[in-house]
Amino acid sequence: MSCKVLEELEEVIRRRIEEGNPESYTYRLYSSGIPHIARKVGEEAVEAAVAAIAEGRERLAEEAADLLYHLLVLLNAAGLSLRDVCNVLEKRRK
Ligand SMILES: N=c1c2ncn([C@@H]3O[C@H](COP(=O)(O)OP(=O)(O)OP(=O)(O)O)[C@@H](O)[C@H]3O)c2ncn1[C@@H]1O[C@H](COP(=O)(O)O)[C@@H](O)[C@H]1O
Repeated sequence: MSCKVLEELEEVIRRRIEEGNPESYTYRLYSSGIPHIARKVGEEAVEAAVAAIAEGRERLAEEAADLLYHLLVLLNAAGLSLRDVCNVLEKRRK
């Protein structure tokens, strides 16, 4: 499985965190710590679920993009990468 834009986004996130620029939303989110980032991931997941039920496919795609972005920041903060997640998915593949 590969998704080039996700890999590129992961790299941008990694760079923003390394640069430590407080104007970057990514850096500010990262700096807020895992509990806060995890709460944002939960909120974005709920927003995606609501969109799926009541707001249509376009909104769902947008909310899913928000969720994936926040999940990538959470993975980075936890010392994990998209590669680690892909490894799990590959092992599960039947
Ligand atoms: N993909 C995203 C992305 N998706 C969502 N968001 C931000 O996530 C936030 C979510 O909005 P909310 O209303 O839930 O939260 P908020 O009130 O703005 O923020 P909180 O104080 O609640 O955290 C918005 O500010 C969005 O701009 C993103 N911010 C950045 N990116 C990517 O990350 C890259 C680096 O961004 P910067 O760190 O801003 O340079 C960008 O080039 C983009 O590609």
